[in-house]
Amino acid sequence: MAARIGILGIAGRMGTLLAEESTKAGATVSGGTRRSGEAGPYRVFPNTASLCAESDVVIDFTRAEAVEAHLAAAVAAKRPLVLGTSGLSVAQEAAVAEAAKQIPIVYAANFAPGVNLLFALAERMAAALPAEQYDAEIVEMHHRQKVDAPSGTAVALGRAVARGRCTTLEEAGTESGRDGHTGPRRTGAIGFAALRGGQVVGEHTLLFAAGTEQIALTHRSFDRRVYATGAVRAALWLLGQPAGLYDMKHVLGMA
Ligand SMILES: NC(=O)C1=CN([C@@H]2O[C@H](COP(=O)(O)OP(=O)(O)OC[C@H]3O[C@@H](n4cnc5c(N)ncnc54)[C@H](OP(=O)(O)O)[C@@H]3O)[C@@H](O)[C@H]2O)C=CC1
Ligand SMILES: O=C(O)C1=N[C@H](C(=O)O)C[C@H](O)C1
Repeated sequence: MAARIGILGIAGRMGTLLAEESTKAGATVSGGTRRSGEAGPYRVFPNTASLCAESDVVIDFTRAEAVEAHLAAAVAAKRPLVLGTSGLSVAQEAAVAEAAKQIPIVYAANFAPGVNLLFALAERMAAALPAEQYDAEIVEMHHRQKVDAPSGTAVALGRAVARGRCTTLEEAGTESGRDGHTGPRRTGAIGFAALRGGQVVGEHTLLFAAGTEQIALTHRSFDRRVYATGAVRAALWLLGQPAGLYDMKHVLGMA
């Protein structure tokens, strides 16, 4: 029998594509949740619990404030969860880790394969380039509707740089949204700049800037379907996994 995929926020930008990509992958869309908007031909469930009950795996690309309730429902129903929602607080990320002790979860900042390669490259480059000489700056641009900044992908890139430097983002320190009399840049800090405008799907550039040279790595998504294809792949992969916290590198065999 085809796997039944449930989609939280099925009427959203990602929700719509997740439903299409699930069908293309040979799965059945059990339906989804929505508060407003068109769910297309799909069944709309009144809450997450009833969606989980009729799904083998659930995908969440919604809003950070909804994540804890979605985790609780998935745990209660013992359903694997693919989580793509960005902008989670420290407490919300802790709730993800806690839930993953009971169900398998893929939580990924970005489901595009190229971005996951970028994470690996960022870590290697940061390990090779001394933090005292090479300032790491991350610039991202997204569509005007995006509600969180910096993007989840930018934060994940920052974490990869910190890992390469054998530290954490918190220890390294960040400089975000500089404005006014900021003083000089702190050595070793990781910088973030977020641009918003138009319908840019997603662009991320990681810069290592030194006194006499600069290296830049850029990823551009031309179509957000790339995230939907990756998330559906993760959902099908999760069906065979024990409880645990996974990300896209596990799904892609890059771990
Ligand atoms: N990890 C990745 O690769 C990617 C992650 N994302 C992330 O996915 C999320 C969604 O993005 P996008 O599809 O563009 O956003 P949209 O605003 O288009 O869709 C969000 C969906 O979430 C639902 N929603 C909003 N608030 C709540 C709530 N409190 N409880 C339940 N459902 C809610 C909305 O429902 P309704 O329409 O009924 O209001 C809507 O269907 C964002 O966090 C984004 O950053 C996006 C792309 C890739
Ligand atoms: O909101 C988006 O659109 C995206 N969000 C994710 C993020 O915050 O990194 C992934 C991608 O960049 C698109």
